Amino acid sequence: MSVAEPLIAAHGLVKRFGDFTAVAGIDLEVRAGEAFGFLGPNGAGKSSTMRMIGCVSPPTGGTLRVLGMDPVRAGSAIRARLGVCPQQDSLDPELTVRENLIVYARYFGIPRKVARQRADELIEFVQLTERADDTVEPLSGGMKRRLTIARALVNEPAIVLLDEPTTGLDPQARHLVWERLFQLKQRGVTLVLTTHYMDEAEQLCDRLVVMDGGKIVAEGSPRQLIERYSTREVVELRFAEAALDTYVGKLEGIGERLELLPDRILLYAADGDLAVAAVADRALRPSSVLVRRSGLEDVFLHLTGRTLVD
Ligand SMILES: Nc1ncnc2c1ncn2[C@@H]1O[C@H](COP(=O)(O)OP(=O)(O)OP(=O)(O)O)[C@@H](O)[C@H]1O
Repeated sequence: MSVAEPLIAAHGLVKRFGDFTAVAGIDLEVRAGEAFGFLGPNGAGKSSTMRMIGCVSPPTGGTLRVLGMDPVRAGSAIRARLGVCPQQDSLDPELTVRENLIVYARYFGIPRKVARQRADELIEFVQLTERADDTVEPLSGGMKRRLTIARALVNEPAIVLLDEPTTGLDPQARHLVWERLFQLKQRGVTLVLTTHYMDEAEQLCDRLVVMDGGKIVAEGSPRQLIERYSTREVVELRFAEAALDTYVGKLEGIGERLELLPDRILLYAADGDLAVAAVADRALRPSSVLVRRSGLEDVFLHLTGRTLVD
């Protein structure tokens, strides 16, 4: 594999389950040292793509190269160099934190002495030193997720695949996971993750693809996507007096674009305060007004007409 070759390259990649197409011909490249994200709602095809990259689900069509190899022919050679953090935790609840790592390391044929040392380093890295000799069962969801991340690092992988690394965690636990992933990124580890959280994608990903219905609908850095598909600011308006849709016509021409959601209207404008002044000039009286910066949620809404998280 040459230095310039991407670590992961997919062209026209397809995954079908019977008549159902979960991944409908996607192209992507992930380069060494990148944190690359798949952002999309449930059912978008993110996990199906990750499973193909992880060599546990063969592609139905197109081409896929991982670390310069073909996942169908060289699955075990690729898997030896991948770290996988699956959506559902698959830790052994009866073993201790340390034992989980050592047993996993042994699958990779790592000598016991090296495995022990690496386990201790990784336990420290994910801040579980105090729980190293406790069984996994009673650990919190966030601790289990951090241990799963540690486990994914046991074989010193070239790429770490993380399927929804913080789904189901409370905000504090999510931040701890983000912190550790950010550190990995700084160490130059290539991260590939799926998420349906925009804040996660914005925090962690250098580059991402937005997926919907098995297709990639946009690709770029979070900043590029926001610049390309949204305005700098957004005004969120709520009205108490009449049905929201009656305001749509009255707001016409303010800002660049408008989205009608069930509970609010979003006005897209370069300058939110100017848009708010224009709303006031038309004698409209919103019950609440919020001016904020555009985010990936706005990108997704623009591209698909839907919100990412219902
Ligand atoms: N083994 C399977 N057999 C049949 N259909 C499947 C199978 N695996 C996934 N699908 C379907 O493929 C579609 C894409 O699923 P996938 O899990 O890839 O989506 P996702 O974007 O990862 O969503 P989630 O966040 O729910 O994991 C879904 O409609 C799902 O029901």
